Amino acid sequence: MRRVETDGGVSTADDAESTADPTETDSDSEKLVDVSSSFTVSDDDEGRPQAAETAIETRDLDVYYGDEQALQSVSMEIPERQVTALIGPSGCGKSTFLRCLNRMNDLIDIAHVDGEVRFEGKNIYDEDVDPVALRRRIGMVFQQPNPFPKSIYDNVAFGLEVQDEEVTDETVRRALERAALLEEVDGRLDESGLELSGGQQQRLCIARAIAPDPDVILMDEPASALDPVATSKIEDLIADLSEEYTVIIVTHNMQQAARISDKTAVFLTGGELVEYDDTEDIFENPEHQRVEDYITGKFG
Ligand SMILES: Nc1ncnc2c1ncn2[C@@H]1O[C@H](COP(=O)(O)OP(=O)(O)OP(=O)(O)O)[C@@H](O)[C@H]1O
Repeated sequence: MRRVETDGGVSTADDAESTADPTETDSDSEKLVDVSSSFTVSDDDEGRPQAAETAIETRDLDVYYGDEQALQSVSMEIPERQVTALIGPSGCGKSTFLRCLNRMNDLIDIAHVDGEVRFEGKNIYDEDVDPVALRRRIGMVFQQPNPFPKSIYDNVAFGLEVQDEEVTDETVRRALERAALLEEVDGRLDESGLELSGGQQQRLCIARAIAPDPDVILMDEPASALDPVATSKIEDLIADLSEEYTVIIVTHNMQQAARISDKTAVFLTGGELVEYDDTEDIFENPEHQRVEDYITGKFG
């Protein structure tokens, strides 16, 4: 059984769009979650795996930028500790949806969200939810690797510091190890993060994001700026991470979605979630003609 701690957390690993402002207090963090909640994934009496618990559920989610509607009544249940891919043509609302899940859209003045995003039995858009505390539990990794101009060690330490968590060599090394980077950088943790390759930089950003041990990691096209070898390493890493974390990933790359995800959500133009199912079913036997057309490259 995995007990969900109320003070676990994550940085968004993005200074420009920082969701983990160190100047904001965490005094409201206990308001964020139902402390009695816990998630269990177990076998039933006959040893069959039970369906995964839901990590995040959206209900009738609408998003507007000014008068423009970017998401239309999106309802979906995202399973815990699996990889869920969000795919669809450019401008269909994938990133908008992802940003709703840890209230990053709050940072966009003209964005307006209706509906609910439920995390641990609570609507994260309720007035008493502290978005900074929320983002400690639901972290984010962005398209462009964005390490700070600091040492490898300090980049990871930052992920802990902004969450008011203790920085120790052990926690930093553990995060680097979980991000499959430690072996490559051991012995030179005092070197600049900017001197790493693109793929290593992205794994450093992932280490920074997971250092405070979040529950959910949101990834917005994390490999799109990387070469095939680096992409493959990130894909392997995502598979490993999903044993411990719920991973939700936006990708333009359908083969990537097919390779790494358990569930796939297909958004089509206008911010409509057209189909959401097991990845195998989406790619091999989609219900909707529009989805089949998209998957087979007839449009998008
Ligand atoms: N900050 C913003 N201000 C105004 N409109 C926005 C903003 N961000 C997104 N939009 C609009 O919302 C719609 C959905 O955009 P979004 O970026 O979520 O789509 P996407 O599927 O992630 O696209 P892409 O694959 O090209 O990144 C688009 O019409 C886009 O122009």
